[in-house]
Amino acid sequence: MARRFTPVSLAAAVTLAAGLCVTGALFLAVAALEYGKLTESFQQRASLRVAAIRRGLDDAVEALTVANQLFRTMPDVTQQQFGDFAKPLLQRHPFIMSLSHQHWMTHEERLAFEARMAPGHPGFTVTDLRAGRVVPAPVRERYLVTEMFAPLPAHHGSLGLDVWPLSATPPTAERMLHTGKPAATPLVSVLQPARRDSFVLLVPLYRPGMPADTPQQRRAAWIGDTAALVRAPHLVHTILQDGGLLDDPNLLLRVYAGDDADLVYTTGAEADADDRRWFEAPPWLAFHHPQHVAKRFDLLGQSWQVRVDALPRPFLADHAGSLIALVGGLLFSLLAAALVHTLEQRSRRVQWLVDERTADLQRSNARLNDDVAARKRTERALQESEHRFRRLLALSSDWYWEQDANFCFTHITDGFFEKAHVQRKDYIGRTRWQIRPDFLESKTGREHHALLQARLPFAGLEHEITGEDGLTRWFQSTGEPVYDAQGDFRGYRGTGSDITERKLTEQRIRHIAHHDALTGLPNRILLQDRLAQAIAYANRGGRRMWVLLIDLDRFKFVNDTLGHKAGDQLLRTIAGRLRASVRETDTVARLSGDEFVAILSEHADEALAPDVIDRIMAALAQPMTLEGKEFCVTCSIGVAAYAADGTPAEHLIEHADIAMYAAKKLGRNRWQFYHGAMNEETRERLRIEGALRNALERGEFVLHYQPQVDLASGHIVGMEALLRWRHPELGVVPPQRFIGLAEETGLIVPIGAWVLRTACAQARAWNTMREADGLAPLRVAVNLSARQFAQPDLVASIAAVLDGTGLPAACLDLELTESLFVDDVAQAVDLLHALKALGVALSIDDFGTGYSSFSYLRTFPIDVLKIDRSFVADIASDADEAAIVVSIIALARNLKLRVIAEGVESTAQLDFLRAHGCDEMQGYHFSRPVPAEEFERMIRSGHACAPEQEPEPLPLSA
Ligand SMILES: Nc1nc2c(ncn2[C@@H]2O[C@H](COP(=O)(O)O[C@H]3[C@@H](O)[C@H](n4cnc5c(=O)[nH]c(N)nc54)O[C@@H]3COP(=O)(O)O)[C@@H](O)[C@H]2O)c(=O)[nH]1
Repeated sequence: MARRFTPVSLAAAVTLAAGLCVTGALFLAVAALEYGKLTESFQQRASLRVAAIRRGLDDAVEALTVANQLFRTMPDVTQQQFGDFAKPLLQRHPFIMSLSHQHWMTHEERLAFEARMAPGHPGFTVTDLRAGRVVPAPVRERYLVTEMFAPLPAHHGSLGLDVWPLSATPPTAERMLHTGKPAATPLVSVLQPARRDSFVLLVPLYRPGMPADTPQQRRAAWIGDTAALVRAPHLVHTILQDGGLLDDPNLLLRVYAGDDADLVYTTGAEADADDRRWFEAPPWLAFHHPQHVAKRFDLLGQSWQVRVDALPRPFLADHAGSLIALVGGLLFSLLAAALVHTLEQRSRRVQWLVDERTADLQRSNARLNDDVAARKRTERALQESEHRFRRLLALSSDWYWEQDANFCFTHITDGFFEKAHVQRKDYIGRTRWQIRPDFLESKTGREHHALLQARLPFAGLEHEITGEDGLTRWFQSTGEPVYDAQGDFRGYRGTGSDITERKLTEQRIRHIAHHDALTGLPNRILLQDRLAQAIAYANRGGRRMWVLLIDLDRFKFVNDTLGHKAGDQLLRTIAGRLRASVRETDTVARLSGDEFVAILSEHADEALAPDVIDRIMAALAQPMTLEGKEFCVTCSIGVAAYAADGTPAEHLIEHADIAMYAAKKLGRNRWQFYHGAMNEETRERLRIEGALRNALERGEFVLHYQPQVDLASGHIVGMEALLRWRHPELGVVPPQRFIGLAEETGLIVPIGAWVLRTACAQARAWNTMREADGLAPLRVAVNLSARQFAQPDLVASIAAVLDGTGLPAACLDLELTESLFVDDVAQAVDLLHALKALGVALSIDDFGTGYSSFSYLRTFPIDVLKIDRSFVADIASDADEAAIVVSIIALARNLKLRVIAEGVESTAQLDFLRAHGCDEMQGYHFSRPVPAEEFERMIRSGHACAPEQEPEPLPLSA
């Protein structure tokens, strides 16, 4: 939790605010007291000064009144008397500049006065003041003339001055007479013309004995007055000075007089105290408290005003108490707030620490609770998992096992013992290799042991166990190492499952993959394996072993004659007899078709092999019943002896095969050991095969044509196209040596196509030629091999050749052997019909040597039967052969087929055939197969070439 403190706590702020409030209140209270005291003091001092001024003015009037008494009490006062009387008055009241006596006189009295003054003042005359200059007064009805004046020497020129013309005099006199009291003039200028700061006080004088109670009486009785010239500033200053009231620097005293309120006196330099006001604020709050006292009063008919203002003072002078209270209060408030803040902060820090600790404790507690809850969940999950695991184990076919650090089983679930039919006590506390001592002898066991030593997991460990019920079962284990919390190895744990079913299935699959489905014998794959084992065994013991390649003689005939089912039965019977003819340790395998291989090993006695072989041949030669008929099957056997004839292991079967061919060549139903010379033939065969692959594109093939002659007319009616291979090194290779090879390799398909195209083109050319000569067209017979017959585009390709060469379909005769039909009769029928639909003729070649089922002759759209030359050869000498030929001719007649005999070499044969109604013949008697040019010459001349014209085919080894 973040530790946060506010800059100023609330309590401190409240304390500060309270302190400031109290301080403010205290400050205001003290300031109010100070203000009250100041106000009172000011009022006192101001009033004192105003009263002093009023009293001084009254004193001035009193002094004048005293002077006026002199004239009332003495009938004839002289100037000397007046001077003497005035002198102490003037000394006592220095603000009175002069005292004078003025007489209200008529002109006669002026004259009398002038006369009276003349002795002491020659040329004395009553005067006026005009423009500040004293001039003789003109004659007037009345004069108010200054008769006496004090102090005399200083104001001697004032005697005789008529003051009545002065503007202030008449109204003042009138007021005086009206009120019957002394009167004062407005302010006048005396010393300085521009400054009106003086006034004159007048006290009336009445004629003695006359009443003066009313204004009329007083005007009637008025004879003059006593006047005092007073200088107002002087007057006021004297009054204040005498009263000791000039030493207060904080007061501004100003005195105004007259209707115009002329300032006649001021104590300060400031002209206006109001200018000192610093700011507009409550007077008690301001540093300066602007106070004034103004008193207006009347002095002998003139208005006077005295104004006293308090001058500004330093704040401290009057507010030290409030200021101390303010500063003290502020300091106290701040200190109190700081103290409260400090206490608050400390309290908060303590609270924060407490909260922190509390939160830590709560978090720890929560974590603890979480941990406990998580642990409980984990335990529950574990229990559930354990339960599920046990349920799964119970439900599944698998089991669980554990081993300790020494790989001894410590725990195996029940499933294992139920499956394996073994006892728990035989497993718990023991290792795998203690249970099965031979475990570590196997490669699998050693690899497993190495994995355990390396503490590595393992998977798919397969092992077999023979249970107490005597059955052997297969199991599979998967495991991983177990470590404790400290990382120490504790053993292994894992699961196991019964894989017996899978193993059996695999065995079955392997068996199928390695065995021939028809006979159950090992197939070519397993044969190789067994052969390797036998070779290894022979190598280990320095023993001999023999490989027999067994080929059935004339199996094709049986198969073609009786069909596949019979053929299969025959092969199964042969397989059983072979198996029974050898020892258990020997191997008998089916290589292909009617070829079998036997491996005879572990025969210590070398001489034993021929016995075994003879036994095999004898067993196979036993009659067997197929399709209700009894058959005898012979075989030809080739034998390769390992470590005897120098055959390398990988060529054993090949050499046995060569030897088997050799046996066949020797006349079948015999066996032959392989020897080195046989290998040469095989190599030659391979050489031819290699050359055959290039022969077509190198143009090494040519066609020879053998005429087919109509026996009735003796004319050539057709020819059979026969393939010849002119090899640059081997010379002319006979078809017997390469047609079979071309069949095996599939090369017969392109070669056959070339033959068909060439033969058709040639026939078309000859027929064109013959047509020009008015001769009948010739038919060309072309042999079709089994591979060609199986080509899906056979019909289309023949049609294309006919179309391409322009040969009419009726001129093409396709020669087929019976073996082509036996595999799939229905398909063969369809195909023959399709070919027939093209318009070509179909011949059965070598008729009588194969299946020779007369029934198919009805089904198949056959046109010609060609009697095999093996029957023709002996017709003249062998009654049986002759009977067969006669039967074939009769059959053809019945089926309305053309019949042609091949291999006719003699006139006797020719005669026999002609005598029995054979349609056509082909044979050396008429012509051997010849090149095209020769054949062309033959058909042009109508003569056949001599039988010796065609050289005999060269032997392969040539
Ligand atoms: N699929 C193909 N097979 C072909 C082709 N060319 C030939 N062959 C087949 O090769 C076999 C051997 O043929 P060949 O050596 O040409 O022998 C033929 C004749 O020379 C021979 N013959 C003819 N008259 C006589 C005779 O009076 N005596 C005697 N000993 N032999 C004679 O017979 C062979 C013709 O036989 P066939 O075809 O059955 O009519 C052979 O089987 C050819 O079929 C080919 O292009 N394609």
